[in-house]
Amino acid sequence: MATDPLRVLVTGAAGQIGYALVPMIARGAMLGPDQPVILHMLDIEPAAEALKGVKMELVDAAFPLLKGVVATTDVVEACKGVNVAVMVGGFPRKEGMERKDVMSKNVSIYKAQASALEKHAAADCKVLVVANPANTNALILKEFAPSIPEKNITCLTRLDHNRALGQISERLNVHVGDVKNVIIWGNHSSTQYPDVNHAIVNTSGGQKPVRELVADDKWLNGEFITTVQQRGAAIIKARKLSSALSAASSACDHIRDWVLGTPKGTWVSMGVYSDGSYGIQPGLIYSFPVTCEKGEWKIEQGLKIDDFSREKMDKTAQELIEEKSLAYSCLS
Ligand SMILES: NC(=O)c1ccc[n+]([C@@H]2O[C@H](COP(=O)([O-])OP(=O)(O)OC[C@H]3O[C@@H](n4cnc5c(N)ncnc54)[C@H](O)[C@@H]3O)[C@@H](O)[C@H]2O)c1
Ligand SMILES: O=C(O)C[C@H](O)C(=O)O
Repeated sequence: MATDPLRVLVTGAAGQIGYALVPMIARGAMLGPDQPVILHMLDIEPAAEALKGVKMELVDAAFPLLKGVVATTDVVEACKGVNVAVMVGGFPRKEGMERKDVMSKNVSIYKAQASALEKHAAADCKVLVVANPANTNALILKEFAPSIPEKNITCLTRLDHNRALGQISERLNVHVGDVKNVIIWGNHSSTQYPDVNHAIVNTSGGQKPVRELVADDKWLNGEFITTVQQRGAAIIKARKLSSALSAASSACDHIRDWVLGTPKGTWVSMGVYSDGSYGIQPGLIYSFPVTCEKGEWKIEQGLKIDDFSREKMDKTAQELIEEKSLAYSCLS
């Protein structure tokens, strides 16, 4: 039986993440190889010609799963009936800028787009916010779209999760697919806490803890953490542009696992609305370890938290509390 297409919105689709992301979605990397899609691409008027060009390329690529393309600068048309919304549109951080500098530019965009999504998207639309400050933009979107269930609004920390897997795999010279269960706690910013205390590696002798295999706590508690925290800035320094292909690929990972489920015994990191788990103040969008099943995420419970982790988890929560109040001051 033919599967009905799902409608996927990408905002900021003429930008660099958008350009990397839309072909991935059209190839099935986000919703699976058997799921047809209709792409809704939104950008702003100055990018309308570029957006038209992206649509032309999508047509030229003749993707078998792509059943239609809506390319528009009209937010209402863009949001109509969408099942998945990937919010990439916004003002990116440039070299030397702190993420807080882009706050005021982006929170007002997210307030406006929240209303359009609430009114016009499918009732069960799953929302992923990528644009920075990702956690706080997602929180603003949640606050200004009160009828969208809070469990449907998330932000991207999967890129940080994947970066942590990548660093461990390079250090141990093992394939990245054999490393799992790192955790990114908190904000998608330089205060995030990449935690390997529960991470494991598949070896020929069975599963082994990352800490045991690395056998260098100084590196794990120092350079590893700062490398992951600063990776976004390092990419900006090298490319003079923020990460795009890895952000696009991680956005696909985030939605795919959310919709199709995480493998048994594996969790991933997602920025989700805090319910107070692990002592994190409710009312923040905070990155937690989650497992997904039947289209729902669930925070992995019961992980032991040592003093070192506690301090770092609280520090990044504190930054989110400050961002939240700064965001509200930008809106007033
Ligand atoms: N969460 C993450 O892991 C992560 C990783 C990388 C980048 N980012 C963030 O993603 C965002 C996009 O990055 P990029 O490199 O693609 O930037 P970009 O500047 O290349 O693209 C952004 C696009 O958004 C468009 N845009 C601006 N305002 C808009 C609006 N109101 N509605 C719709 N579109 C709008 C712009 O015209 C542009 O085409 C940035 O905020 C960046 O900091 C997040
Ligand atoms: O840090 C940034 O602004 C870029 C992006 O969020 C990233 O992590 O690559």
